[in-house]
Amino acid sequence: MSIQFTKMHGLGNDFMVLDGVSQTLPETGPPWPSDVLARLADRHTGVGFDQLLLIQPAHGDADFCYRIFNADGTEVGQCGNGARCVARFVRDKGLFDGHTLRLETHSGQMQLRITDDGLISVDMGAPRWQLDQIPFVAKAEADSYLIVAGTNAHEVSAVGLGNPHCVLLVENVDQAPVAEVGPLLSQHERFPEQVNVGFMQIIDRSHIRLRVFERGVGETRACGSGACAAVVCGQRRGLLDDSVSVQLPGGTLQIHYAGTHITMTGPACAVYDGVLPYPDPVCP
Ligand SMILES: N[C@H](CCC[C@H](N)C(=O)O)C(=O)O
Repeated sequence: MSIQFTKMHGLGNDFMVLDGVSQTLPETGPPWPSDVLARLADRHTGVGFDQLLLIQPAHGDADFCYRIFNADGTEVGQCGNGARCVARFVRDKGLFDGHTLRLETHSGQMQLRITDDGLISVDMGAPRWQLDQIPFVAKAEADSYLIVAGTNAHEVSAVGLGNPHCVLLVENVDQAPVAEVGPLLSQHERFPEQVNVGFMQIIDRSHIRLRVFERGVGETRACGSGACAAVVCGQRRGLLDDSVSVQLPGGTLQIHYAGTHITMTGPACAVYDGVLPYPDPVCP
């Protein structure tokens, strides 16, 4: 018995994609215990990835469901770049030939479409501003909040996209204190489930640059839900228009939000197919 996987990425945010639909996965996992997952995610002891995406048969009226595990082994409810890779995967592997793909995750259902130019457009749903929907601890919902982390106070916006995000404005992303401030905010007590931290530089009303320190991973080369979070937070602060190009270290995503659902459009690439040893996916 062996476990087939595909290594994929969306603008350098990389994934190990496991097909639990056309292959029978062993009882012993996936998903594996978080310490095994973390060794598999490690770029020296395992395959190496930011997130593991496990595709399974849908329970409800979706086409598939997919589970998302961060590099530290924690399971989360949303992954925008990952959703695009799942769409590319099921199309390329012949598991789906329809026009609009419905994917179910722990945080709800999303619809995806493969556009004629090979990009993938994802309906990321509506932003959740209510504090308990993020979740975030504050006296009242606001456009921005002051958070003391370390020896500094930071003005952040906070929003839920099925996973928690906070966004702060910086003059220049190249000099943003991602390594210093990212971990402090990501594990701040006012975010009970921790948070993904976006550092946004506004170029003009339809262009931003963004770096993201991801919960359970660290800084990634791109973050799809982070790009969506940055745009809606910028719009809420009156700084951005409906359609915004988000330039991340790994490339550019197009985000559109005009008050109903957020649409994210971008690429998804398969790198190689591989086989995991069985029954232990990594050396014990
Ligand atoms: N890279 C993903 C985000 C993963 C977020 C994950 N780090 C979390 O803990 O929610 C994306 O493209 O949306």
